[in-house]
Amino acid sequence: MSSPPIQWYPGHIAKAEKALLEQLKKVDVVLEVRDARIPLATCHPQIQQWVGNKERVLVLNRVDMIPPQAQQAWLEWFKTQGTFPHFTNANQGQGISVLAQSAMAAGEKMNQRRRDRGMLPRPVRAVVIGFPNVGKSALINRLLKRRVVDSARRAGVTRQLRWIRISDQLELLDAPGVLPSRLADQAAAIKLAICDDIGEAAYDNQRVAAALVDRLQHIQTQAPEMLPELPLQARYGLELGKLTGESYLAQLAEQRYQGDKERAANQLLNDFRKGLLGAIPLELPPS
Ligand SMILES: Nc1nc2c(ncn2[C@@H]2O[C@H](COP(=O)(O)OP(=O)(O)OP(=O)(O)O)[C@@H](O)[C@H]2O)c(=O)[nH]1
Repeated sequence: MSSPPIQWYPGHIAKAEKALLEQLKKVDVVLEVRDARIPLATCHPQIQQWVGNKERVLVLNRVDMIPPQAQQAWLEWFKTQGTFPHFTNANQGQGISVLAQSAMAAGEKMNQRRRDRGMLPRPVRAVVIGFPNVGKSALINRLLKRRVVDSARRAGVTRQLRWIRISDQLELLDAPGVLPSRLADQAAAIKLAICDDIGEAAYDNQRVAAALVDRLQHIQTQAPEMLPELPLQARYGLELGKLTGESYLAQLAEQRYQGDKERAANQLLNDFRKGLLGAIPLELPPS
């Protein structure tokens, strides 16, 4: 039997979980950031348990990387689940002021509870959490309207935790919390790998690139209106047709890279991750 597509380096997960729980202990409000291309795969199965009864504000970032009709479909689906998702583009700043207001309102709720218990109100403390690379640092910088966190900085650099004031009622931890890997779910892990939201993990690029093409094939069949027209034709001159991911990759390698499937895989993944194939959702709301 072949090995599972995604494997993690031992030790990292326990460390990430410990660091996250330390941060969560210090806050009242949690801004949970997911990748709008994969809102389900970027949900950690233990999040509910970790957040407990703190206020949670849901953010679907990278909204520029999905089409408006997918955004609408997710908005409606999340509402049926009793959650209001905030759609943001942390690069350009869209959706940030509404998000800041929601975070403050969540803080206000928390202070109301304090007053009800006869306690004095105090600035409410919040943290931004999410999987690697979903845009947490970019979002913090936007919320604070200045650059306090290095976007795409090197992971693993430990620093003193600092609180930064967003308003009289709300303070934000300047370092985001990183969710540990989703171990048990390989299907989710492959989507995280496709989107590069997986942090340090070992995987086979060709398998992950083939899985990307298989996802496109699946969405093309289920909901073609959610994809750009002929998403691969425009860039590679080779359309998806009815090809499986594996055979698409082999043909692309043959046509453009002298049969080098690794190069074809890297090209596909890089193009997708940079948005060069267009706005493409890899998940759609369950029906
Ligand atoms: N297109 C697009 N790119 C974004 C968006 N938000 C962040 N990015 C880019 O995505 C990359 C990762 O963003 P970061 O803010 O470093 O993500 P992070 O979650 O803090 O990443 P880690 O430090 O790895 O945990 C950067 O190159 C950002 O410029 C967005 O809304 N749209």
